[in-house]
Amino acid sequence: MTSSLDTRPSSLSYWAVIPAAGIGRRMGSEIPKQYLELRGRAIILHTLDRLLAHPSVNGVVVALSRHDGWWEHLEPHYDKPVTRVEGGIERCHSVLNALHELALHADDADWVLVHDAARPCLSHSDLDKLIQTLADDEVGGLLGVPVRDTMKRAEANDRVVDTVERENLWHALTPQMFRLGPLRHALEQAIEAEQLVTDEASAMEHAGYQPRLVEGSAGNIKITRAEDLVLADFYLQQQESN
Ligand SMILES: Nc1ccn([C@@H]2O[C@H](COP(=O)(O)OP(=O)(O)OP(=O)(O)O)[C@@H](O)[C@H]2O)c(=O)n1
Ligand SMILES: C[C@](O)(CO)[C@H](O)COP(=O)(O)O
Repeated sequence: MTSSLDTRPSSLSYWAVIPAAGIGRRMGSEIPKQYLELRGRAIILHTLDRLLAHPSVNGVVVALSRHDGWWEHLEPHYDKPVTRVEGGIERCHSVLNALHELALHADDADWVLVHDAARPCLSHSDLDKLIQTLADDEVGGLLGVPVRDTMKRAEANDRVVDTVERENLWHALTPQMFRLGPLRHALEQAIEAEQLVTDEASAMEHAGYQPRLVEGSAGNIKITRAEDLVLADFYLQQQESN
């Protein structure tokens, strides 16, 4: 099905990690959302296409559910190594499992780009901007989009309790790009502290780092609910026609 990551790179490399072990509960579809098709191709393959198309990315580790019965029917063909690992209960566990696999073959100083399988609309320009901007950064960082709307915090009864200052408030996207060693240790520490972080930057922040935000396109949406499919199809169509 896939080759393993059997080559230790001679120079610093970039590896992709794709957390794809979710069940897509909020999507409410009969199959996990990463296997729904957009423009005739499974969402997860659109995502892999984008990461593996970048010349700096050496290979990818995909974290899949133990119960995943769809991957083997995709038979993706790439000229770069695609390795499968078992995902975990939460996204952070899936990512950490992928990092442990990567650590068998890559250097601690190598860059890792963690990108949601559910974000197929990542543009090449955004991925390249992230890689170029952070290539010499001491910490790493993530794609993000500054908040445009006024933000409210509510109580459980949906009553507003606060208006959140939106100055310097960003939406965190993916890829999130950090060096393998520090990210693996930060995630291990976060999980050990029962901080089940929802993104890699949170783990790095808990470890005392300040990740850098790199502005990306708002079109890099995470397909979460059914209505997101129409928007994602539009963005993919726009990319095809460019
Ligand atoms: N235990 C988990 C949970 C999520 N993910 C992945 O993390 C990404 C972002 O998570 P989300 O959008 O929340 O996906 P799901 O968890 O599948 O969605 P839901 O919360 O609606 O079930 C997705 O590509 C998902 O497959 C994962 O690898 N392992
Ligand atoms: C990583 C992420 O996509 C950044 O916005 C987000 O945190 C994933 O959260 P989810 O609850 O797993 O969708």
